Amino acid sequence: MLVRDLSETDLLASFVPLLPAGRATRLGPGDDAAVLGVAGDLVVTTDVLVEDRHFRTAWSTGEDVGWRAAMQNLADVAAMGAEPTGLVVALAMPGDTPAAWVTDLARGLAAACAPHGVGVIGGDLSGGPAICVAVTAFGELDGRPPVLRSGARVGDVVAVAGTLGRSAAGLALLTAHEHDGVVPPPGTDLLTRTYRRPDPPLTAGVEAAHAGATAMLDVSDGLLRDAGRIATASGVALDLDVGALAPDVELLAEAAESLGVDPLAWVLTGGEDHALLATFPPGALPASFRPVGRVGSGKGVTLDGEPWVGSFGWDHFGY
Ligand SMILES: Nc1ncnc2c1ncn2[C@@H]1O[C@H](COP(=O)(O)OP(=O)(O)OP(=O)(O)O)[C@@H](O)[C@H]1O
Ligand SMILES: Cc1ncc(C[n+]2csc(CCOP(=O)(O)O)c2C)c(N)n1
Ligand SMILES: [Mg+2]
Ligand SMILES: [Mg+2]
Ligand SMILES: [Mg+2]
Repeated sequence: MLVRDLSETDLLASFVPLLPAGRATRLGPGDDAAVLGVAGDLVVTTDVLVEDRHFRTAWSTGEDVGWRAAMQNLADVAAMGAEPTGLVVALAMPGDTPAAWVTDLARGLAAACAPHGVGVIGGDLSGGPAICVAVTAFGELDGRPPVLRSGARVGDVVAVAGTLGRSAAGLALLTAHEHDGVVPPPGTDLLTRTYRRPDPPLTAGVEAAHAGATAMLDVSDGLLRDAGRIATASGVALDLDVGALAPDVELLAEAAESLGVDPLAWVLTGGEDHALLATFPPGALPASFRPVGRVGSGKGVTLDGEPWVGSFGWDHFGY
């Protein structure tokens, strides 16, 4: 059965009952808008996933895409030091999309959101030339100030919660398999799984806020590029310690060898694991974070004091 064999109403009837209610939901899907209970300041973010740009249906199930669409947005909420409460999902797709792909998408959204008490409270459906999943997520700060990109101070420690480079490695393995028949080495399922279903450390965002993080973001475009965003916003320089990234690099070594590439490049420039990158005053690191560098005066990002020559990470349009 394809979506063009169903009416919008039929499709919604198959999709909506699969969505989680959420702890802050006052009114879920079914009316012109949803209602979310909000006690204080509301955190809002949106990110879109586009077929063949962010995922391929040959590599990712509807459930994978639903999971990832939710997680990349929940990670942005967490990166503000907030707790996610709800999201809305706008879905456009061609008529020949299998109806089961859409219900799988709902299952993936639910799997990502339900454990965090996050409701999927509404959305929109449209036909379109490719599958496009746009999520808007909401979160609450519970009286805390948001953790911005602009608060890093000279002398702070740069720290990471979560994984780096695994999604990029997984994508490279899937691409090499599809185009060149390269068989992924055993044990690399973890990497393709991170590409399909990133698992960002969502609760570490609030932990970082409580611990006094001075700046934070989620690494979506690559460690160097996103560290550069903190550096620019804060008017400081970030120096990363390559030795501290060795465990991340080591985990990718076998996959990198099978493809003849440098695993450090995945760690430095691969986004989409949605690790949290934050800065803390010395001694303030919570247990979920590990130190990877220092904040200094100046601008830009260096590695052991040296500039990185090579790609800086993902950009949709340019360099
Ligand atoms: N179309 C837009 N209109 C208004 N603001 C935008 C638009 N696109 C991006 N922004 C804003 O620009 C800032 C950076 O956006 P960006 O999407 O790079 O952040 P991100 O979601 O953390 O990264 P990523 O998209 O790689 O996950 C955000 O504050 C975002 O709201
Ligand atoms: C099929 C396929 N090709 C390439 C990529 C790589 N990719 C796409 S967007 C992005 C950065 C974050 O984007 P955004 O800023 O839109 O969240 C990256 C690393 C992928 N995931 N899937
Ligand atoms: Mg974005
Ligand atoms: Mg972000
Ligand atoms: Mg994002």
